[in-house]
Amino acid sequence: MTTTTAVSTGVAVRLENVSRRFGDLQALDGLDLDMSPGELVALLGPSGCGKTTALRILAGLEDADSGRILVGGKDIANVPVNRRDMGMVFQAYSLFPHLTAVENVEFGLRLRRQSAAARRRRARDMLDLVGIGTHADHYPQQLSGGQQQRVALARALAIQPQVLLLDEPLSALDAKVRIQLRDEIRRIQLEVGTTTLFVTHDQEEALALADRVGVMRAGRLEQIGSPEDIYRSPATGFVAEFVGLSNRFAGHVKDGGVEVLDTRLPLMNPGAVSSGPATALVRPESVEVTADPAGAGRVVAVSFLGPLSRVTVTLPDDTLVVAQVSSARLADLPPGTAVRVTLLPVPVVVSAA
Ligand SMILES: Nc1ncnc2c1ncn2[C@@H]1O[C@H](COP(=O)(O)OP(=O)(O)OP(=O)(O)O)[C@@H](O)[C@H]1O
Repeated sequence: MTTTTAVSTGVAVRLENVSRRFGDLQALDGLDLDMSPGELVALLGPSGCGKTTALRILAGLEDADSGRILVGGKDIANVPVNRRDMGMVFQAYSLFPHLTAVENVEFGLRLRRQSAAARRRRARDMLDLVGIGTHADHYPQQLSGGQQQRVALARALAIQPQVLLLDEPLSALDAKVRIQLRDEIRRIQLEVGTTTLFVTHDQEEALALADRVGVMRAGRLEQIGSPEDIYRSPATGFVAEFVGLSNRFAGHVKDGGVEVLDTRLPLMNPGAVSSGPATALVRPESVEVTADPAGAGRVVAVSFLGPLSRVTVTLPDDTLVVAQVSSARLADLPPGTAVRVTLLPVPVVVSAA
């Protein structure tokens, strides 16, 4: 989806060289992260890379061993959780079962000195904002998972937090609701303009939602950038493989390029391998397959995915190559077809073979 961003300049949140160890395990290892006011940053990475720990340290639910956490320029190390002014939504629905939707939202407002009527009004406004105003008097067990997460979001936003923290808030929902709510979260976040950290292991979710995606590996940021940067210009092999699908080809690096399948491709990360054998990571959309009786490849599988589909081809050395093709061309490429495989001369990421 297309989004307009409400990000302004300056730093709203800064994690500076933050480390945290659990026993022998270094969960965070000198993590640095800056977030601009109004920005939505998604932390993306494999299980165990430290995403949740980073979020919990920012929330004050976990202490850092070292490093600094600044919100609005102030070090918040000694500020307890309930005074950090952060709204949180977690994966598991965390609503009170004995309170209605509107009472759940009001609950977070109790600590604020407001009249009961003002609290009720604000809670109802928040439920309207998240599109569930008509369910204000329902109890959690009368609501679907997606509706419960909307209430949790309304509750997190009701206090007008400085920072919104979302930890896998969509992962318990089924695919269709997940996409709907994902788009809604972005709409609402742009509307309220709250600086937001969104933790997920789902790359599509991160790319679709975020102003910037931070890819984490082993307790630090491997790369942070716009969704397009992360996808089109991955800084390392890890990012290229973790975000999106890549073909792995044996190639040879020489004079600042890599030779793959008789094509010379420019390098995205020229420093990674100076010369010699290397693995080149090539996106399916950079692979072209053409039916050709003299071609060395054979189509082995076809996956219809809507307007664009995937065709898997095997080469004589048993390399499997996945290409993205327009679905209109599938009729010419049934399994068994002999094909020629060519690569578009776009920059690729290489790693040592
Ligand atoms: N309280 C704890 N005690 C011991 N180990 C912990 C604790 N919290 C986290 N860890 C470990 O620290 C590492 C980082 O955990 P964290 O939950 O931050 O990862 P994550 O990237 O969010 O992963 P996931 O997507 O699986 O939640 C993991 O190996 C985890 O087992």
